[in-house]
Order: sequence, then C-alpha cells, then structure tokens
Amino acid sequence: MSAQMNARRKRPGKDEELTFKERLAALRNLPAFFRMVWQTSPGLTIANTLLRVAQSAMPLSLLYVGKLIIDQVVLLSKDASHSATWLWELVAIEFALAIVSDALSRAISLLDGLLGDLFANHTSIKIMEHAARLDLDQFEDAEFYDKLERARQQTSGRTVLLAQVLSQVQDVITVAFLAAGLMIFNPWLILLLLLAVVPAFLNESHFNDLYYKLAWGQTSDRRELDYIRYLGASDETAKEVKVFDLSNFLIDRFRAISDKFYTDKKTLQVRDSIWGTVFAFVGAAGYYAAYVIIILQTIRGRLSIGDLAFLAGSFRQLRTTFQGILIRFSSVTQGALYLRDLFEYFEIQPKMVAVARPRPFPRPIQTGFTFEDVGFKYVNSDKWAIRHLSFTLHAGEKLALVGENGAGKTTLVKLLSRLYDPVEGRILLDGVDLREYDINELRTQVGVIFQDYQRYQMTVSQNIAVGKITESHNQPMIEEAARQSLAYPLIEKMPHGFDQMLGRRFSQGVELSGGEWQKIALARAYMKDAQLLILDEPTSALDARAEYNVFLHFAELTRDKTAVLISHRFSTVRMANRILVLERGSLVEIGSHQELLDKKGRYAELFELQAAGYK
Ligand SMILES: Nc1ncnc2c1ncn2[C@@H]1O[C@H](COP(=O)(O)OP(=O)(O)OP(=O)(O)O)[C@@H](O)[C@H]1O
Repeated sequence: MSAQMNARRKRPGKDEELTFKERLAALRNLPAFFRMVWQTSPGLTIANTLLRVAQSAMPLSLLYVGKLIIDQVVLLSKDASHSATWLWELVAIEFALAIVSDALSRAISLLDGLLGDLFANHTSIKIMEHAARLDLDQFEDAEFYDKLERARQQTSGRTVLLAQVLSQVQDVITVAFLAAGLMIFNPWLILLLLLAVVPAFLNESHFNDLYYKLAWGQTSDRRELDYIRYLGASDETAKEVKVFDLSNFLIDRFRAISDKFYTDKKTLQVRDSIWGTVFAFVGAAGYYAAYVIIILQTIRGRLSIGDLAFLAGSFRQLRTTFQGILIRFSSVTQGALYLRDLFEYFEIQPKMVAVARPRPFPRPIQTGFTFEDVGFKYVNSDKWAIRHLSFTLHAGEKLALVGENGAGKTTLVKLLSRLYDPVEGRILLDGVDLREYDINELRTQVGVIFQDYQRYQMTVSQNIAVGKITESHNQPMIEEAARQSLAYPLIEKMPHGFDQMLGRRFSQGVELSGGEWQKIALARAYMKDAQLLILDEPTSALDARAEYNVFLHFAELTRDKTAVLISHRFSTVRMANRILVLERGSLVEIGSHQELLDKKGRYAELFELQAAGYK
C-alpha cells in the first residue's frame, strides 16, 4: 500500500473518534503557521500582537474605574460636603479608557483584515509554487487532488484562524487580569465559574469534531459538486450543455449531492443547537449562583455597592470571555487540523529527484535519443501504455509517429520530454541516461506542442510568449515566431493585433477557430531555440493545405534540428525521414515512407486505407 494510502487510513474515518490527544497534537501545526504569518509581514504581526496585549487590560480597568465611581457616588449621596473632584476625574478616566478601547478594537480589526489578506495571497503563491515542483503523474492521482483541494481551501479559511488564535491569546490575558481581580475578593467564585463554562466547552468541542469529520468525508464529493457547477454554468461548456441538453442531467446530479450535504449537516446542526441550549442553561445557572453569593455578602455589609458592581461585572465578563476561549479552543484545534492538511500538501515531494551533479546538455546533440527496452504505465492504470520499446531517434532526424488512437504516441513524447520517467528500461541521450541531465536545461532544449495545448485567455503575444516566458517582453521575437508558424497574417487582421485578448472570458476577447488557435499555439514552438522539436498533432484542426504548408515550413525551419511529429495525415507523415509505427505500446515497424510501403505491412495498410478514403 502506498504511503499516501497509509496516511489516509490514519485520518479520522466515519467510525473513528478524533481523540482529545489528536486535537492537542494538531496544535503542533501552530508554530509553523505563525512562521508563515510572520513571513507574510513581520511589521503587521508585531503591531497586531502589541495592540491586543494593550486591549486585554481594558475590561478590568473599565470595571475597576466603574467600581470606584459607584463607591464615590454612594459616598457623595450620604455626605454632600465631600469633594466631588475625584469623582469627576474618575469619570474622565473612564471616558478616556472607553475611547482608547474602541480605537484599539478598530485598529486590531483593521490589522487582522490586512494581515489576513496578505496571508491568503502568500499561501496561494506558496501552493502554486509547490504545485510547480511536483511531477505530472502526481496531478493524475485523485487522492493528491483531494489534498490540493483541502490545501486550497486553507487560504481563505486560515485567515479566520489567524484572527482566532490572536484573539485567543488576547482573551487569555484578559481572563488572567479579571481572574486576579476576582480572586482577591472571593476565590470560590472561580470554581463556580468553571462549573458554568466547562460543560459547554466539552459539548462544543464534540460537535466541532463531528463537523470536521463531515467536511473531511465530503472532500471528493465537493470537488464533483464544483465541477458540476462549472459544467452547468461556464462559457466553455455552454455549447455542449445546450446541444446535448445536459442541463437537467447536471442539475439532478448537483441536487442529489448537495441535498445529501444539506441533510447530513442539518442533522448535526439541529443536535448541536439543542445541546448548546442545554449547556447555556447550565452556564446561566452558574452565573446566577455567583450573583446570589455576591448580593448576600453585600447585604451583610462585607462588600460595598461598588464591589458588587465590580464583581458581578467581572464574573459576567469572565464567563463570556472564558467561554469564548474554550469554544474558540475547539475551533482553533479544528483550524489546526485543517492546517495539517495544508502542511501535508507541502510535504508531498516530487518523485523525480534531480541528480546531484547534472550533466550539461550536449550542444549540439551528437548521436541522438535511444530508447532501450522502455516500458511505462500511468500511476492510475494497470495497463502498459508502452512496453519493450527500443529504437534510436538520430540527431538531426525528422521522425514521424504513426499509430491508432491509444497506441502510445503521446506517451512516447511525454517520456522524451521527461514529463515522466520510464518504469522499465531507459532512455539515453548521446549514450547517457536522460535522468542524468539537468531537467531545466532539458526543458529549454526540448520544445513540445501537445495536441491538448492550452488556449490561454490572454493576449496573442502572451499566448505565443508562453513558449519561452522569459522573453515575454521581446516583441520582435514573438512576431518572428508568429511569422514562422504562419500565424502572422491572421494576427494582422485582428482589431488589436498582438495585443488582442483571446477567448471569451474577458472583455473584448475574440474567439478563434480551432485551426486559428493551433497556428497561434504553434508559434510557441518557435520561441525556444530548442534542439529537439516535438509537434503532437498540433495541426489536426488545420485544413489539408494549411497543414501541408505548416509542415513544409517546419521542415525548412528545423533543417539542422531533430524533430518528432505526430499526425494522422499521411501526406504530412511522408515528409519525415523515418516513420515509427506503434501498436498497443509496441514498435511494429520503422523506416522511410517508401521502405514501409514496399514492406506492405501495417503502415502500407493504414496508408492505403486513407488513400482509399480520398479516392
Ligand atoms: N494520463 C493518463 N492516465 C492513464 N492512462 C493514460 C493517460 N494518458 C494516456 N493513457 C493511456 O495510455 C495509452 C496510450 O495513450 P496515448 O495518449 O499515448 O495514445 P496516442 O497514441 O497518443 O493516442 P491518440 O492518437 O488518440 O492521441 C492509452 O491506452 C491511454 O488510455
């Protein structure tokens, strides 16, 4: 079983209980979380902390000044000759404290907001940076996707966690201040306080576990829900949804999943609110018991009226703050559990490790690429996509790959460009394993345009520049690439030329035909000065004449380069020096067009088949 599967088994399942210990263990993620917050902005983090410490002293100060005011008022009401100066000074102090406290809360919530936004951006960037380091096959794993999804959710959810943890620290200090005040008058009140809040906390904590487990178990369904929502309401899918009349099918599926989400959550929410009410009652009983004690002591003359107001106020405030802390503890640990998902995602390491001392890429390539008994299967499949494949792609050669759908042509190309490494055998470049070369250098020296290339909803220039993004400001180079791919005349006719926005997603974007998109995408191949150029059916949407011209041009432009092209059109394929025929992942024939025709084998058969279609 894979390490990932093992990791999954350890996670709380439907029947497993998330223990208190596990919750505490999740708190271990907090230091790493704070490191990330600190990296986001040291200045804002310090300012936020200082303001919160100042704010935590406010409740006790306000209550105490309030007590002094009441005592003064009582004194003055009994003895009118007493000076009132101290009373008015106290009122002025309370007024000042109230203003400062209000200003502090506003400043804190401002800093929370700013820090939260910066943190969300910082985390999103880290998630993207990490995704860029991972291997392609990791993206093809559903479990990986779930992790990525949960990590992605962290970015906004965790800004709340940040405010919660900081408020928690602030409230703990507030409680310490208030409790100290209470202890001085009557330590027993603290015991009553615990009785009033602990049961409510345990209840809250229990339900938070259940909410977390519910959300955890729903991750992959939630992904499906997002996908259906996208299919049902997106410019890219609208055409097919209409033509195939899919909307009801999609809506029914959406309703089925979302109804289940709703029912599961509703059951939990109803139980939560019933128990919450019961424990709120217990809490209120604790508070009023304490109130009665304080009142009795005041009647007996042991406490002044000011003391009564101070203690009752302190107790009430302590109860709310303490309850807040305990309840928040539960959501902080829950947040920390989600953090575990984020850090688990960051822990996923690419399997294609770079060699310690990579070899420089040969310039120029001497002998070429040799496949030695290469076998490959995708992680999510038991079937060999390629098996026992041996051949050499000679330096400077133009090789065409031919084979029926699913024969393994694209897979071969992905292996050549090291998107994957072979599972069996090896691929050599000038006699040395491809894995020994620097992967980044390899990527600059091998240019590939895939059949499912991306149609970026960006400008024409940007769409071409993705071929070599470091040259995105090199307009002459971009225009030259467009000339070479024969896209130039098309771009010239666009209202904004190279600055034309493509696609329908953004305003003023124009949509292109399939063939027009291909010409633009092809220009990416010419952005790189790569030694090996691979075109994987990037011309399938071009009409026959356009494809012929593109390849004629391609052959001319790559005269001293090595090239691999995949096409289902034999008029194009025959331009190659040699043709490799693949069938179910294995090589069946290799040779020039004429040699293969003379051989009257698989190639000749496929060629005749196509020729007959044109007759
Ligand atoms: N990402 C993937 N995960 C699992 N299996 C895959 C994946 N990509 C391709 N395959 C499988 O590998 C085999 C070879 O696919 P490949 O895309 O290389 O074929 P191809 O010759 O390029 O086909 P086509 O002419 O249709 O583009 C197929 O059986 C396909 O189902």
